[in-house]
Amino acid sequence: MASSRNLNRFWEWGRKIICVGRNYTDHAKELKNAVPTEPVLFLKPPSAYVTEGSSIMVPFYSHNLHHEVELGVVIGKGGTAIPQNAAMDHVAGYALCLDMTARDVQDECKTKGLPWTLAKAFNTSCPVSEFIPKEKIADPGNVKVWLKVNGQLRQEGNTSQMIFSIPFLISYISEIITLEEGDLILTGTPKGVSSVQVHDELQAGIEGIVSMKFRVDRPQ
Ligand SMILES: O=C([O-])CC(=O)C(=O)O
Ligand SMILES: [Mg+2]
Repeated sequence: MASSRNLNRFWEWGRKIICVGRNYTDHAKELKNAVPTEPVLFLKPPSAYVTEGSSIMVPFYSHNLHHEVELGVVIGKGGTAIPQNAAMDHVAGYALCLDMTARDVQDECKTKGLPWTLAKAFNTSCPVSEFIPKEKIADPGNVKVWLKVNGQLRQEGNTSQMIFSIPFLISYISEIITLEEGDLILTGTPKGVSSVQVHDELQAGIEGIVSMKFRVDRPQ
């Protein structure tokens, strides 16, 4: 059934942002985390979205904000307990995303056994590119993502390195959390995460598909 709203601006729908952590072995290892045997999940609220032209804000309580470049999957058709072999029918398209992370706060949360909300879910913690229609990425399990800070390459990875594939993630997540049209799944970051400073310029891309730029700022 045709939708009355346009997924080209999916971030305006106010739907869920479901993030997968530790989905690349090389990133799990760089932060000295165990390689997971099941997906690690956390959420960001829709207020985390920021699009090009607006800045990423360093939260006032953090002194170590990290970038994590990730492929995002935009859900076009909702569902619960979606079988893996039907999962791709539920995808409308993609977006390049940054999972901005207050690493100092996350480290403290890990030590204290507390949830990651303050580290992951603050305003502007989810910069996104324009919507990329599904047809533009023939194989989302084999695209190169990269991120530069002030022109210097920091992250480069291929989605073929993901531990859990996109169909597996859609199936796994939808058994626990019903997926709805307009939801976004962040599929995890490859290695190379590092600190950003106020006034830095972040540039990120999916090779041959999209690129985007954001500046880092601090609220007055
Ligand atoms: O904070 C982390 O390292 C977990 C995560 O989001 C990722 O692996 O993309
Ligand atoms: Mg992440």
